Amino acid sequence: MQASSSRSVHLSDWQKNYFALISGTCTPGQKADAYRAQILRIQYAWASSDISQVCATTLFRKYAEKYSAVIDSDNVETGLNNYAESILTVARSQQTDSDKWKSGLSIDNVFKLSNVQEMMRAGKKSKDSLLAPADASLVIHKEATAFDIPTFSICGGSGESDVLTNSAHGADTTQEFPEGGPSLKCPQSAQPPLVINTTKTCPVASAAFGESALAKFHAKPLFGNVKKENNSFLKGNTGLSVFSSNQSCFPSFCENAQDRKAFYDTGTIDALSTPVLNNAYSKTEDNGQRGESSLPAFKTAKEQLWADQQKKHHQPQRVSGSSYGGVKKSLGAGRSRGILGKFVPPVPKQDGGDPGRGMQYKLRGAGAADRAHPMDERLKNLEPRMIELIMNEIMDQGPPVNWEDIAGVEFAKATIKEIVVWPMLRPDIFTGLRGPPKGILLFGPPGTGKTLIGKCIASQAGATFFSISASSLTSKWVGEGEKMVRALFAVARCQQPAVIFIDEIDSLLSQRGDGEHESSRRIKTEFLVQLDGAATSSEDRILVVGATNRPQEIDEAARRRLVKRLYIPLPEASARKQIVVNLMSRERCCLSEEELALVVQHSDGFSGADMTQLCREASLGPIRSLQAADIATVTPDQVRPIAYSDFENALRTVRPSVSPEDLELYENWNRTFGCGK
Ligand SMILES: Nc1ncnc2c1ncn2[C@@H]1O[C@H](COP(=O)(O)OP(=O)(O)OP(=O)(O)O)[C@@H](O)[C@H]1O
Ligand SMILES: [Mg+2]
Repeated sequence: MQASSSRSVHLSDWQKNYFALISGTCTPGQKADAYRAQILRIQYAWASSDISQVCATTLFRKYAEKYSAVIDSDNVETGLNNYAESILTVARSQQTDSDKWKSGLSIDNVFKLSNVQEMMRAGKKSKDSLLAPADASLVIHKEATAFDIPTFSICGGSGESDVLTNSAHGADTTQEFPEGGPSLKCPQSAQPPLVINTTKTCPVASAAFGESALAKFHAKPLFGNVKKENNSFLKGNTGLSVFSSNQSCFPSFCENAQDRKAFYDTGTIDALSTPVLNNAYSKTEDNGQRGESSLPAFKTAKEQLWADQQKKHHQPQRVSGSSYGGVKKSLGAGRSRGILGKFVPPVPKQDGGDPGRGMQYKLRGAGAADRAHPMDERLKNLEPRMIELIMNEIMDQGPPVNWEDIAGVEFAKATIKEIVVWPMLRPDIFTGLRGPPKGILLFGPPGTGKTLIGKCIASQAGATFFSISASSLTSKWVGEGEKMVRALFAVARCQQPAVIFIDEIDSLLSQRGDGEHESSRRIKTEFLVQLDGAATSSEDRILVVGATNRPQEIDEAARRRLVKRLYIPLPEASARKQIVVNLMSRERCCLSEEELALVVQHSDGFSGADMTQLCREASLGPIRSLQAADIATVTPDQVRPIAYSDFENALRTVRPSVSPEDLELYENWNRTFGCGK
């Protein structure tokens, strides 16, 4: 009942907003506000499962584009883009790009540029000044004590600023301006007409910028050490902050159109599927000290390079014990996966705090908490070397994998979502009997996507992900494997929620036998003890996921602890088709629907890995059909598309890697111990 009434509230809000937008009476500022509100609603609706992920993604993309169009348009009637701002940015950047070289563009002469003048003229025509020039110059002159400036946002005197001032967000505009950076306000808040209205005082404005104000511009380092105040300058300087509410889903680094574009283009939309994973806090450096800001500061590639080099040269030696606090890598939970860095999921915090804190807890789990408490009690008795190894090598940072990347295995995917992903996202609902299992085993023939599923869990569950191959536990740290296991679980406990993925788990948990080596027996025992510990402690949110293609070798004690045993079978026809379609979508390929069906038909018994190999082989066909001499000169678009004949040839050389007898074994084991249907 409650859910449906909240849904109808959403719906009516949505509709109201929508009608306001299409009514044609909105100013660009109101439009931007409205689109932004729609975007937030989409997020909330998705987070509270009112709409599906696909629907959320589509709506999000649609409204993000609309929002961007208003923000980026430099048409003074329909958009909000501040042309002068980007010019000023260019001028500022270029001036200090090199010690020796100076750009012809400077703050002083930028207003003289013809296109700036043009904008000024356009603005002048379209808007009437609400502010006498004398007032404007007063404002600018007062920059040294800019906090006296009463609503600096009106210095443009445009209707736009009226809207903003009248809007709920408008009132915040002046608050956005940081201390120490007041003189930066004018270029920020100045919409094009704003500059125009000060045309008469422009020389005055330039002088102000060129002299005292300029000193402050230059206080912002272009690379590297972004000081806190500058960071807040960035915040103040973003065009978006004019409309911002604290729940903005847009990072404040979207300072200009290009940034925003890059931001939308870099898979940020996909981040809807991983809302919890975003790195909402960013590290800035202040004289070597790390500071945190609640917003990620945008860095150019050059700034990043500079910062990296600084780090390399001044990297403090890791000292045992306390070095643990100085985590450098962004770990599993800290991975940045796009847009929703500030997204606040409705997951109540365990200690009853406000809902948004649930995520911060997790995000900070990977690093900030460690800095606050350099050495967790639980890690006290462990070797720092091992802790460091785990943090650096075992915490996974691979590229994100989506559920759609895994073809077929629908049952396993649905089960995993139910017992892993959702409980991690909503621990408040999955309590008591609904509590998630602590151990899962993925078993099946080689090359069917078990490891891929492990990676996908890492990306989707929002947990810190530890990925280790069992053979490295037994061979890499000879004689120390059990210590490693203990350390692994201890670190995971400090980084909850955590998923420990153990590939080839059979080599760790194989049946005890006479010939068994003492050290592997000890590792196995330690592992079972730890797994039991994790299973019996209801507070621990640690999940162990094992993967094996030899399930029959797993010790019965271990089998019992891996309560959910999911069979990952060979892909069915539809899944094989999906793999071919997925892979071929990135290539030039001219398979007809019938030919595709034939490929699928002839690849019966192939694993996912075999299908990938088949496609690789087929993709070489067009190259092989070239004359050897042509290879040196041919351009990529002269290479013919992949055709059915290439698949026919490939099918002659690529064979299924799983025999029917092996398959029989897996299916028997699944019937006996598996948890599938
Ligand atoms: N279901 C699938 N969908 C898409 N690609 C797949 C699938 N299964 C396997 N592949 C492809 O095969 C490759 C190998 O898969 P993966 O390593 O996950 O297999 P595995 O089951 O872990 O094998 P093994 O038991 O030998 O470790 C993947 O990188 C992917 O390219
Ligand atoms: Mg594998």
